[in-house]
Amino acid sequence: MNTSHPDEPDVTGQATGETPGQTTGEDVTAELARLRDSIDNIDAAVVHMLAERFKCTQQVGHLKARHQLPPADPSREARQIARLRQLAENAKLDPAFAEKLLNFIIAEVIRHHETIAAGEE
Ligand SMILES: C=C(O[C@@H]1C=C(C(=O)O)C=C[C@H]1O)C(=O)O
Repeated sequence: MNTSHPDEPDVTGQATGETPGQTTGEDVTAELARLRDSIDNIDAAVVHMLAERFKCTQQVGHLKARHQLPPADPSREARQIARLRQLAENAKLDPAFAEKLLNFIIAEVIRHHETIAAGEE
């Protein structure tokens, strides 16, 4: 009897007569399509979350410009990186990757803040 989860490929081969680990071409195509659907949904969520984050940071940029505060705040960044690294570890995500990603996003935010401070936006 195939006791695997219905969403998982048949790894026993008992139902199909294949060797363990094998799936039919149709199974692979369906499984790939299912996983890619999930990836597409996650990518859409990431884009929407980033858009919301940038809406907030744009407001911070205008607030800073109005009050002559510097675009970057390295001590805040250090706290965020420490926090994100911990979150990544808990989630079994590479903390170095999480740090690189946050630094990449923050660099773009600082660029926006510099533009706002220069009165160009
Ligand atoms: C958004 C800010 O400005 C900059 C951008 C940050 C970010 O994108 O998280 C954090 C610190 C600042 O260097 C802030 O000061 O909160």
